[in-house]
Amino acid sequence: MADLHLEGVTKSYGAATVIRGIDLQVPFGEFVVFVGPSGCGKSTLLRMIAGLEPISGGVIRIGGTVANLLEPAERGVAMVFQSYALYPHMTAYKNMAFGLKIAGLDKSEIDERVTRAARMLQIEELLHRIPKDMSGGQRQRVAIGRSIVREPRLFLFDEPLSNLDAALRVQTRIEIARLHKMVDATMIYVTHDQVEAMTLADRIVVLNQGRIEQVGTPLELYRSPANLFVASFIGSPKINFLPVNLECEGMQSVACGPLGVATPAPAGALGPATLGVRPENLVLCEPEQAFLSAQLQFEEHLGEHRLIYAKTSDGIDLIAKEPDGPPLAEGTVLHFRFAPESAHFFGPDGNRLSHSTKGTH
Ligand SMILES: Nc1ncnc2c1ncn2[C@@H]1O[C@H](COP(=O)(O)OP(=O)(O)OP(=O)(O)O)[C@@H](O)[C@H]1O
Repeated sequence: MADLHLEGVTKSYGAATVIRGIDLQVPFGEFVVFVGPSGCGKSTLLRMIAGLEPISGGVIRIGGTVANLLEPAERGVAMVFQSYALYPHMTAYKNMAFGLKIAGLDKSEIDERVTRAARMLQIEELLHRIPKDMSGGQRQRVAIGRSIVREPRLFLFDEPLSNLDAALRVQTRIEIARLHKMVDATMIYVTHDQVEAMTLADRIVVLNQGRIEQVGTPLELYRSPANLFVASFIGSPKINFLPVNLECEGMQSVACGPLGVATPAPAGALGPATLGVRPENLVLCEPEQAFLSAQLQFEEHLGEHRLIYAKTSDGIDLIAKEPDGPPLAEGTVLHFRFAPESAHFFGPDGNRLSHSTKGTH
């Protein structure tokens, strides 16, 4: 049985429906990340699971129990927010112990839990400090510690790293991944950050306008996006899209490029379609091998690789990620190819066309 089970969950604020029928099953111990554009409903969904926001319709089950009407404290969940909201006058130890004291646990049990959580998060040396004497990352770890000591079965994280600087984000992200391996709990995590989603998630849920677009492992979403929305949302820099016409060549469907070179398309698919190629799959080549050409607009040199921004004669903007090299002359016409198996095809309805050579659907 799923540890967290959402069935037809909806939310409306007055006439505005912001969550439109979410079905999701999360087995115990899984790390699930919600991603989606601003305003798609990630936080609202998380707050409904936490019990901080009443649901308008559907069923939420936590550990097999219908939680719709349970108070937050009765759900066995702990929520970690982006603003850590520690008590400023209490030491880290007291901040972590406070909830347990209120719950009436005895002193030795409290001490054991706080010490164990502090060890897990490597904040033992901070336990006597008050929040103003800690860095942002340290405060966030204390806030996470405060939720660990309650030993919840379900952790809910709402962009917990977004107030931290880049280096601390990486460090705290690794802490959270380690924590997930150590504690026996399900984790639901909301983020805007692609790297966090790709590295932390067992499965990613892509939300758009209150609906689920796709649920899958990070690699499933990257390799087989279900539609144009997921293809453009997952992957950075963004995937390139080209309008193509799928034609029949012998027994096969092919997409003919603007230079007359054809690439295999999903069997049986004909007519207008969108071809998607990720920047890392677009390769500079000689003109005679090229599927398309485009004029260089500018380059970004990042040391290990460079990003090439170019525009086709039809005005389509392309991004290619190439190994770094000497700067190219501005306005150069560049020629690109890609491996047939790296191409994604989408039909006029925006949904993925299954590719016979990749066996995806
Ligand atoms: N109390 C409220 N009253 C009315 N509308 C609300 C309320 N809270 C949220 N909304 C609306 O619900 C939608 C979803 O908001 P939510 O905060 O869940 O999005 P989000 O995906 O978490 O966004 P972000 O990534 O910007 O944090 C938005 O359109 C928002 O304006």
